[in-house]
Amino acid sequence: MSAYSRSGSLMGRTPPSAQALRNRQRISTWLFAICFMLVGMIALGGYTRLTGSGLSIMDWRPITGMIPPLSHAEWERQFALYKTIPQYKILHDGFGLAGFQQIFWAEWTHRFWGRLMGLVLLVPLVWFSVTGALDRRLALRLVLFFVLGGLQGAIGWFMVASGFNPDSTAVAPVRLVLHLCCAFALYIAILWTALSVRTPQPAFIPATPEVVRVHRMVWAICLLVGITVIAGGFTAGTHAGFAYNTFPLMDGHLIPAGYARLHPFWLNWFQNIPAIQFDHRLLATTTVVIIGLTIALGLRTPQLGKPVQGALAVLGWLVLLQYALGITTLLLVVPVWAGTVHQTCAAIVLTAAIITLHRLRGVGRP
Ligand code: HEM
Repeated sequence: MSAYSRSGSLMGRTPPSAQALRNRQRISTWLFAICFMLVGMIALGGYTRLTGSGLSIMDWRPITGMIPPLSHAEWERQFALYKTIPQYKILHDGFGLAGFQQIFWAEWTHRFWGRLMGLVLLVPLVWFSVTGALDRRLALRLVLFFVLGGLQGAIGWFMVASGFNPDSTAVAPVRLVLHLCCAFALYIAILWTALSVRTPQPAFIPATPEVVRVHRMVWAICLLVGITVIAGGFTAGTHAGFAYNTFPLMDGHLIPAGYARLHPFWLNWFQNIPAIQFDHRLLATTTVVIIGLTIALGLRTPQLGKPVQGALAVLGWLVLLQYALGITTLLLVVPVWAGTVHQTCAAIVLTAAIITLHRLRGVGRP
């Protein structure tokens, strides 16, 4: 019996067999484990970026790159390669082999974790398919996730390669944002699939005007969190967190002077540090306010049921924590620990928003 099908006893009206229930449990647990690993990957990515380690491995060998240098000669070869790029001369000149090894291990662990995730996806996928626990549709979807995971590795390399350009000490912000967005998009897709395998039948929620309004607001929250994450990517990518380290004012103004310095105007959102940082603050504040309003409405709407109200409450606490972490990161001028935790917590806030949305699938669906 397959664990995830639109027809048949699992998703239909007849009760699923005990074996089908067991399969559903095993498959969703496996997919949740991958989600957990993905959050770990986002944290490792943040640490790698914030410690300036991302450019330390200068070749792209998807399979053999799993083996780190095993001899002194190989370490020297890798270090000699690194010495040729501008980042070494501008940021790390003279930090020696021990310093190089430190940044190398951060980047190596990030890449190794990605490969490990590929295996954790592929091996059970083959096993569950061969034993008939997975139906074709779900198997194909998971194969697609595997391919997209590989593509994310290639995008990572595309991002890293931009850091080798003359005079550059970091990767191109647009490529960093692309890498971050793809990681979050893949994460959302796997999380949604895991949740749907675990609870294929949404609980019915009557479509009263209040319920419909909350549903729309939760959609808006997911979108807003996503856009705030993108703005966070530009804040990180342009090192905007190292300027204007005060809150709520920026250099004594609510809206920083020089917000619209560049022409055409839209260029400011991607290249102008005061505008980038201000936009991130504004989007984060809007997100908090909308979540607050949704909670206020949601708690007065008993038809939503306890699971949705509970998810909304958790989302509220998490976004407050994330907001506080953002301010801490800014006021302390981006220490590695704060930047890493802030980036990781963004994934956790998004998780809570997606879980809330998933629990609302039954609106108007008896
Ligand atoms: C809903 C709330 C928020 C979300 C979802 C969010 C999300 C993010 C994300 C995902 C990043 C990192 C992107 C990357 O590494 O590529 C980031 C960076 C940053 N955020 Fe936020 N943020 C929020 C609130 C805030 C607030 C309120 C502040 C401060 C006022 C803030 C300040 C920063 C700073 C300074 C960085 C750059 C840190 C670095 O260079 O690593 N954030 N944000």
